[in-house]
Parts: sequence; C-alpha cells; structure tokens
Amino acid sequence: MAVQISPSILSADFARLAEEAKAVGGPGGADWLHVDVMDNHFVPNLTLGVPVVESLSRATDTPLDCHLMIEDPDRWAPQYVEAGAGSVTFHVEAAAAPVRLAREIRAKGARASMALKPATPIEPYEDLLPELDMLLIMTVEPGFGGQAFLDIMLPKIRRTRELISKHGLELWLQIDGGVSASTIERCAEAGADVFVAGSAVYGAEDPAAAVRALRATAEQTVATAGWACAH
Ligand SMILES: O=C(CO)[C@@H](O)[C@H](O)COP(=O)(O)O
Repeated sequence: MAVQISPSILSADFARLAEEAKAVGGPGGADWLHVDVMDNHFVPNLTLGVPVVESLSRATDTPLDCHLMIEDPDRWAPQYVEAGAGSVTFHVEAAAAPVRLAREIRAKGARASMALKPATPIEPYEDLLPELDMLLIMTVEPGFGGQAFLDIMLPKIRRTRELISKHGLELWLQIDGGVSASTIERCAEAGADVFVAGSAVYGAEDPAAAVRALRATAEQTVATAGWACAH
C-alpha cells in the first residue's frame, strides 16, 4: 500500500536547507519535501518565498510539496510552479477563484492541491474535488510546527475519504500538523494517505529513519483499514 511521507522543512535548520533536504532524500526516503510558505498575514508567521523554492528545487531530487499559507494565492501560486514545485497547495479560505487556480496550477505542470483549516468543512467543496490532485486537511491551526494533533479532525478525514470513494476519485488526502509515531496510525485508519511531519522527522536523531518508521506504521494501518490508496 503506497502511502507517502512529506517531511516539513519548517522544523529543519533554515541555514542548512540543502543538507536538511538531503538528510531525508534518497531511496526509501521522503516522497516529497513539504515547504511551508507563510506571509505573516494569512498566518502569524513568516518563512520563505519563491527564490528559496527555486534554490531548493535545484539542491534536491525530492519533489517539492509547497504549502502556501498566504493571502492572494491566485496571484502567487503559479510562480511556485515556475520555481520548480511539483505540487502546490493553496488555502480555500484565501483563494478568490479556487477552480480557476487549480486549473492554472495543473496547466503549468504541477499537482494542484487545496487546503482546509481546522474550522473549514469539506462538504461545501465536494463538487470541486475532481479539479484537484490532493486535498490537505490541517490537523493543527496553520502557522507553527510542534503543535499537538487535533483529534477532532478525524471525522473530517473520514468523511473526506468517503467522498473520494463515492466519486471514484484519484485524489490524495494529505494531513498536516502533529503527525508523529503516536498519531499517524489514527490518521491512516481514518483515510489519510499523504503525511506531513515536521518535528517528528527533523526533531529525530536520525530523520531518514523517522521517515521510514512513519511510512511503515502508516502502510501497515492502511493495509488493514479497508480503504484503498489512489497511488
Ligand atoms: O503547516 C504547518 C504548520 O502550519 C506544518 O507543515 C508544520 O510544519 C507541521 O509541523 P509538525 O506539527 O509536524 O511539527
């Protein structure tokens, strides 16, 4: 069962980003590198932008999974595709025209993904799902790494997995926030198949081993959970 692990560089050492990317890459390593872009407006934190993504995409073979926690993603998201991102996630709460934006991201050659903050329900967006390659359900309030996983998001993950099955979509279901060895099983059981982990990977003594351990737990759980990954 092919689950995917996307370590968040928010918990890495920003002065050594290329090395930190390599520390989780290679065979059996991370499937994606999760890049948290924050603008200090949509979330109360500031990280990095297009030039850093451009440099990082040259420094690693691991595809970049850019999570835009910014206002006006309609304007900025296409630039992240041009900078080399393999997947670009925008927040539905910030997008003026989510369908047009998803189509533009795809047309430019990246996977299009939409994120929901914890208080944003999935149901109003059921009809948009075929426009997306991935849906991201935040399992903490976006803005910071190292927060506690919000168990109250599990029913939303379950309902989203049901919608994906009902419509027969090849949509990946990513979760982000508080994912660790002690929470990943619950998330995988509920229906997630792409796992972002920051502190659980970069806070570990051996980040590559942490990626392998998270994947092994998630794969084992999905294999017995009774729903099928779309990848
Ligand atoms: O988007 C975010 C935070 O807003 C995440 O990607 C965090 O970086 C996840 O960190 P952990 O909760 O895994 O430490």
